[in-house]
Amino acid sequence: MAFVVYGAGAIGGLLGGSLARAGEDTVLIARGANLAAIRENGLRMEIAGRTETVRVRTAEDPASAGLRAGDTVILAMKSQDTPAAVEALADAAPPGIAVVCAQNGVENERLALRHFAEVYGMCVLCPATHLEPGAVSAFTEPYYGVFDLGRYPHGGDGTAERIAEAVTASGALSRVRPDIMRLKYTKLLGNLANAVEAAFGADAHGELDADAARLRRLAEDEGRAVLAAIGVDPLPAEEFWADYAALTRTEPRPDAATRGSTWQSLRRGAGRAEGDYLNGEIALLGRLHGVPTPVNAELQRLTRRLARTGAAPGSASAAEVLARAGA
Ligand SMILES: NC(=O)C1=CN([C@@H]2O[C@H](COP(=O)(O)OP(=O)(O)OC[C@H]3O[C@@H](n4cnc5c(N)ncnc54)[C@H](OP(=O)(O)O)[C@@H]3O)[C@@H](O)[C@H]2O)C=CC1
Ligand SMILES: CC(C)(CO)C(=O)C(=O)O
Repeated sequence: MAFVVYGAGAIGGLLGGSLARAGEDTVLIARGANLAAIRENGLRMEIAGRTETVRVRTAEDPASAGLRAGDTVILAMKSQDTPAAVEALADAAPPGIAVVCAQNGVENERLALRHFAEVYGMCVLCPATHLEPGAVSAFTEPYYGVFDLGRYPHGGDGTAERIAEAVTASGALSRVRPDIMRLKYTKLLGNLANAVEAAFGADAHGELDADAARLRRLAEDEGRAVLAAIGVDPLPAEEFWADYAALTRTEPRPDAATRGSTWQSLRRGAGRAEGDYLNGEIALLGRLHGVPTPVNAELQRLTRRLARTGAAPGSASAAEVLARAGA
């Protein structure tokens, strides 16, 4: 079984580089300046302050990745890029590949399942950055991340066990969790704050100002109301994050101002960000099930606008968003 890691940013770069370093047959699908830098110089990985350069095979799309039946493709692009990526994969892949969604949100698995029978959700607990081509960083020890997975929509199987073993042998921790989507819905509640820290900034300790903290709370409250309406019972937040905190120590980031994945999209001027699949997931489910979600709808709109206009992270006003949401 070969691993094809599709999307070579913070999460895909770390997973692909670490699997290759551990001796797994691995191909990274990358694009643009990132692909050029990895091909020219290798992938620079900094994990908890230690830097190394890993040579890893690359491809510019699924058609040139040499995919074979039995391979595992790990989706590691942001969710807004999944529809196009999965279509390109469907056009190129032989039958019998496994597709793992190493992504936040809960929509990627559905998008993959439309084309592939064997789909796995992966809950990614791995604070990581990718701010320049060819370079990725992670900040935790002894594992560079925790990547539990399970078959979608639920269950475990031998393929999941083999993937978990390989990811664990690469320096992370990965366990098979038959209830993987419960974990991913629980994580989604935390990721509603991605838009908040990206739009309004945080101090050197990651603390939000009072208006931004209120938006974060309101967004999470709406998220909980929506999950109750669809019959999803998230894990208690303290239990979920305490389990993770007990497994890893977080080293300070070299640049203390660096934040989460949506912040990084704005910082890189990526033009698009993941809000439609984080706050936008709550807005969508709220509309389907009659639950008001004005705060998440505003955060979704704001994230789109900031990304589209190339605005700097931290440049929006939380008071204005509270007012627009009527909160
Ligand atoms: N970073 C973090 O700390 C964490 C991230 N996550 C989640 O993990 C997922 C990945 O996030 P992250 O690694 O931060 O994202 P990044 O933006 O760092 O990396 C995604 C990479 O995928 C590339 N990509 C997108 N579409 C394609 C395509 N069709 N072909 C080739 N490459 C493609 C992007 O290229 P380009 O730049 O050209 O668009 C980019 O290099 C997200 O769902 C995120 O929410 C979860 C936990 C922590
Ligand atoms: C939990 C957090 C914020 C870690 O960086 C994350 O999931 C992300 O950046 O998307």
